[in-house]
Amino acid sequence: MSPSYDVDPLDLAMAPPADETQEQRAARLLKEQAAVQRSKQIDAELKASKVVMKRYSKAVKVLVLGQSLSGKSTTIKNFQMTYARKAWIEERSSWKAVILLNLVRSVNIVADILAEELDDDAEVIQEISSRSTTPSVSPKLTEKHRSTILRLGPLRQIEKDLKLHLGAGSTEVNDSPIQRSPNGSVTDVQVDISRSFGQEFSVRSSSGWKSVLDKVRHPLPGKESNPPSVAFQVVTSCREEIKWLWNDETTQNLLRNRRIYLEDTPGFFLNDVDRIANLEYDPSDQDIVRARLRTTGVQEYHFTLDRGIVSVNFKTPISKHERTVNVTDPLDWIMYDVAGIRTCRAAWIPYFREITALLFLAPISAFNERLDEDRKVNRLEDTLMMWKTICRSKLLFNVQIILFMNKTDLLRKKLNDGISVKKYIPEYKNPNDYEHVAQWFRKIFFKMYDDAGRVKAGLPFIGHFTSVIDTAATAKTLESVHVAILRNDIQEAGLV
Ligand SMILES: Nc1nc2c(ncn2[C@@H]2O[C@H](COP(=O)(O)OP(=O)(O)OP(=O)(O)O)[C@@H](O)[C@H]2O)c(=O)[nH]1
Ligand SMILES: [Mg+2]
Repeated sequence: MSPSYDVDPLDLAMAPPADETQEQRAARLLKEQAAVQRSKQIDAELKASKVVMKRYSKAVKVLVLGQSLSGKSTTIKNFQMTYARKAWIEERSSWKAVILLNLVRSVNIVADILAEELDDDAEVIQEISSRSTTPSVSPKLTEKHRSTILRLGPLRQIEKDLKLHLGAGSTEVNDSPIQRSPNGSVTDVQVDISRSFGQEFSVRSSSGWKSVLDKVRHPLPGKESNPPSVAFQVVTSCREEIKWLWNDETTQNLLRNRRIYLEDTPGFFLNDVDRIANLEYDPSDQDIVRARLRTTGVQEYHFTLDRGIVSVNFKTPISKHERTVNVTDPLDWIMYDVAGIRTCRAAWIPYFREITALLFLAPISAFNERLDEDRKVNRLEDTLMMWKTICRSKLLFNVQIILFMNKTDLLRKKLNDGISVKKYIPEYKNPNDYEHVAQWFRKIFFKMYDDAGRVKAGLPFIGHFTSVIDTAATAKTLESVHVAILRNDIQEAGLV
């Protein structure tokens, strides 16, 4: 029989079987309905993804704020390490110069303290001999200390050269080794949670780690010596002296007596001398997040993400239940890293209008510390006042704010060392352990956020406890931040 051209072969193929029963028909119709529904859903997802992609022809912009030393640059380093691994690896070895400077600075601090002590001893001996009694050898420091300090003398020039080479960010506002003490005696300014936000601003020129690392990677032509490589040679040749001085019991006792806790200061590498002063040395991820380079001005970091698709959970009108949508991640992220010291905060404001999200770093371990730039101000109080202002800012009302309650490792350490929170925050009445203290801080931050009307306005509070030198844990936190930023932005734009 010849084929009939009046019948579409596709219709024939799709037609139900001629002997279909009532039950089979009902089941088939149900199946077809579900398929149509699913197909509509896929179309909607595709449409949303397309609009999202179009919208994200612009980059996602994240402003990272917080006081100096709060961990802003360290958070951005973690972001780059996790999402833009290629660029991170390319830059890695350039961090060596910063790490060397951090190390040399610590050695010089120790040497200065010992030299001062030796001078004091010499004065005592001189006084004793002028009284014509038999001069005695210093009870604490020996000839070995003196000769070791002498041999470490060239490191002073190395510190100067590296600072000159690396620029303004290589020095702290107040370059004092006395950062904190376990009993809080040098840091006893109390927190007044009710005080208002001081407004003292000025703008500085910008220089972030990228520009500093560029300088290291591409030194100016015509320069005979390259400070980082000279520094590396000198540090390597002094390795045994540095180790001896740092591990010496008398040195340790002296530092403890003076309540100098170098181990807790940013950029501490004295326990890693063997590894660093070694020809094979290549900075590890951990070393880089621990390295300290102060940000001056505002620095933009452009990251081209290594991957493109992110799964985001939404509650959407299409499906009543929460479901996952794969959206094409914007490949370009811009993160703004700012100088946290008070005099530089005016420079933040122009960025408030441009951003997708704001990441606020609150170092909650700093409850017993003072600002370097203003020794009268408690660091936690400064952070809280800044947080309050940011939550209330009208300019930021459409911006998602994410809080990192950072330096939890140092908070734990201080509480374990017996430092009392109540001494600095009289309102605090709970037990002096990590869980209670951390939750109490969270409540304070939440209250300020809520009082600003943000929760009522449908902007949920997002707060994470972090220690951003822990790269594995921070990668997980950043993953959820990353998704939260995308979700909020897509929802706000009404795209799903
Ligand atoms: N122990 C510990 N150290 C941290 C943590 N976060 C940051 N740091 C260290 O603190 C120092 C300062 O961190 P940065 O990220 O440079 O601080 P910042 O907020 O960028 O400071 P400015 O550039 O001065 O505004 C660095 O040496 C970091 O390694 C943390 O959670 N725990
Ligand atoms: Mg910084």
